[in-house]
Parts: sequence; C-alpha cells; structure tokens
Amino acid sequence: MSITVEALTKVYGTQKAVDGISFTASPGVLGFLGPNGAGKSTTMKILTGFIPQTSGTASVCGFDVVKQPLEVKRRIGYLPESNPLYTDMYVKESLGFVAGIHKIQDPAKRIADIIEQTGLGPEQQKKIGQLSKGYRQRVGLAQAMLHNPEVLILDEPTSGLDPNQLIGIRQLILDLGKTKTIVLSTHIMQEVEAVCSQVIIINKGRIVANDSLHQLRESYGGKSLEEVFISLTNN
Ligand SMILES: Nc1ncnc2c1ncn2[C@@H]1O[C@H](COP(=O)(O)OP(=O)(O)OP(=O)(O)O)[C@@H](O)[C@H]1O
Repeated sequence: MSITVEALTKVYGTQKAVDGISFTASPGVLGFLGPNGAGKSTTMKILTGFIPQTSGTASVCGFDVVKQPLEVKRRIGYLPESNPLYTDMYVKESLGFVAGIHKIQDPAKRIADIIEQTGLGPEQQKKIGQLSKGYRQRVGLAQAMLHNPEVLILDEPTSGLDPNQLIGIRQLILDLGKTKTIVLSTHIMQEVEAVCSQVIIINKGRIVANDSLHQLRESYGGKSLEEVFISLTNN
C-alpha cells in the first residue's frame, strides 16, 4: 500500500479535527471529500509531515511519517491549499531551487519536462508574482511533482482555474494517477467523477464513506455523488 492510516487523531486545543480515521490508498486517484472544516487539510498535513498527529499512525510507501520523515519526503509531493510560492522568483528559478533541495540529477532536463507536462511553457519566463492564479497553481503542481514522487497530495489543486485550465489539469492528474497514488481534495463533484477511482468522504473528523466511485453510487441507488455527499454530511 502506498498510504496506510490507522486510528489517526488530531486534537487542536479542545477541538478534535480528525477523529480516529483509518484508510489505505494504492496507485490511482483517491478523492478526499468533505464539508468545510471536516479535517481534510489536517489529514493531508499529517501525511506530508507538516504537523504531527495526536495519536494513531500514518505511513507512506511503508515509512512512518513521524519516525522516518526524510524517507517519506522523498516519496511524497504536496500542493498545499494555500499554494505558498516565492513570488519574487522566476518560474524556472523556483523550479531550480526545488530541484536543488531534492538533489535532482540533470535538473535542466527534468525542469524542461515538468514545464512541458504542466503547460507552463508560455509563462516560463515570468516572475511568479506576475502569473495568473491558474498558472500559479501549475507552478505549485510542478514543484510538487519535480522529484517524481510515488505519492502526490493535492489540496484543492483546481480552485480558481477557468474551465479550459480545469480540463488540462484534470487530464494531468488522471495521467499521473495511472502510476502514482494521488490524494485529491476538492469540493467539485464533477471533478471527482472525472478523475477519481476511490472516494473517501469525511465529516466532522470521521470517515463516513470509503468506496469506489461506482460502488458508492450503486449503494445509494444510483444517486448523484452530490446527493450522496449531502445525505452523508448534512448533519
Ligand atoms: N492550526 C489550527 N488550530 C486550531 N484549529 C484548527 C487549526 N487548523 C485547523 N483547525 C480546525 O480543525 C478543523 C478541521 O480543519 P481542516 O482545515 O482540516 O478542514 P478541511 O476539511 O480541510 O476544510 P476546508 O474544506 O474548509 O478546507 C476545523 O474546525 C478547523 O477550524
């Protein structure tokens, strides 16, 4: 399994943001859904080693996120919801910087490949601060993918993209999911239907559904994913 999560809990002060969740993920695209404040970003931050859990365990490619953080970071790429970027850097410069952190062999070739894959070509000479939101998302995705990780954690990667850009990024996620394990958080049900093989719905820190997209809809009498989502989380 690429990701194994067991009884994972995160408490902030007095609030339980994640409440004893367990799941596994293998190559493919896992849709990680839930209403605002359900605990999605918190879970993603624990998986990527950004914050520690309160209890329970999580491992990536067999490595524990707390005990073996460097092994995990080698195998995981993370696009956080806020997509923090160095706005004063040029696109290529920022990718060169990330390539240096990962000690990537032949960085120029890898950066050229990633620019091509993420459709950054026409904007590659600009400073990040000059880019539109959609292109900034692409830079964030390019940075997350640069070291060719086996696992990608994408927190709302398509928010703010126009319909043309959406199609391009979704296709990229679909292609990447053929070989990599992708955890994709999104509020766009159409997107889940377009790219996800497995769906987890989380509500108030607990998993309320974990199934293949097809099976989930089947168990709810062929209802749309949106209807299933609402019936499981509107309480
Ligand atoms: N650093 C923090 N300190 C205190 N509480 C926090 C912190 N980060 C998140 N929380 C709380 O934990 C809960 C889960 O938040 P989280 O960001 O994981 O939700 P989410 O499912 O990603 O939501 P959204 O869809 O709005 O991004 C929320 O109630 C949130 O207010």
